[in-house]
Amino acid sequence: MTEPDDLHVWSLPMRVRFRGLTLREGVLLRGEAGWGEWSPFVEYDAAEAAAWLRCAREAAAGDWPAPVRDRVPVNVTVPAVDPRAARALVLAGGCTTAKVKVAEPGGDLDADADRVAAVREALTEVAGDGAATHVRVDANGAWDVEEAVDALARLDRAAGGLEYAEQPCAAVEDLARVRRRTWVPIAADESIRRAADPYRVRELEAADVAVLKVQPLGGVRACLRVAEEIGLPVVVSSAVESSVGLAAGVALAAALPDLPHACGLGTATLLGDDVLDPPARPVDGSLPVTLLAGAALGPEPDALARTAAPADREAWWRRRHDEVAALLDGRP
Ligand SMILES: O=C(O)CCC(=O)c1ccccc1C(=O)O
Ligand SMILES: [Mg+2]
Repeated sequence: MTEPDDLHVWSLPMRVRFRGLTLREGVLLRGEAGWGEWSPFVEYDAAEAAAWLRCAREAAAGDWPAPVRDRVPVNVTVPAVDPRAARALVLAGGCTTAKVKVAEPGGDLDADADRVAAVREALTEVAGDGAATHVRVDANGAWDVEEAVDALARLDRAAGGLEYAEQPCAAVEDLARVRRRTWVPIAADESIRRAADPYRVRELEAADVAVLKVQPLGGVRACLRVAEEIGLPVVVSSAVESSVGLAAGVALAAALPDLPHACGLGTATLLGDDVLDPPARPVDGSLPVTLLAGAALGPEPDALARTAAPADREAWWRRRHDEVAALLDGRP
């Protein structure tokens, strides 16, 4: 059983609705070397949440590989908002790469195209004369093959060229089909982090880029193995963690031998508050690897108090933690 002081249940408001969420909750665990984050989405079952717990324990044990770079370039994440709000997010972020959510329930392709066009325009302003900007989109598996081929042609035009499209269809076989029918490069996310076999992506040549999220894949070292095996350029992305959780993603991105694309680790900006002060917010489009030290130290007392979840949610997370920990440790 974890001692009460070694576990902090946090609850943070989202500044912008994302993935249908207006509130994000999670747990910080304290171990030998510092703090680690466990924040599986509330609807995930114990088996799926167990991989996320391995990631938190690895962080708390201080078991991370040495960084090979000082900074990690990140994208600004643009939820399914109107063009004006999208523009404001991009201008505030200072990033020259943006990831735009598309194909959300209730949305339509016209609105997606307008958002993508507004994002490119704003990125060009951020970058200044002649500097490169990149627009990527994420459909979270919403399209079938025909819809994806048509939508990507349209969005590619609206963007003035897409860097890549993340998970246009749900099934890995469909990703492979779309990839053969579009010039837009394809990235696999759910086909890796929620798949029984992540290497189907490689076998089917279904993607050009592998999106890796540290919590669902069981930690930094597990991700390094996937990166090596899958044979694709990697983009490390967040699960909208607090800054302690984002640090695990930064640890992976900092340790990868090659990092040709910006990572999806700029999401602290989507939260209304954070457990670390200062939070892991990008400056000039990147996160410094020095933030790993602050994440290991964990929250200050006032941040612990400010971010603490209400009593009923704290009790819920503690029960969930005990259940998942028992599963992971093979206890009844
Ligand atoms: O990659 C990013 O820019 C932010 C992270 C992100 O999009 C995300 C966050 C939580 C859950 C799913 C996803 C996703 O990539 O689909
Ligand atoms: Mg994604």
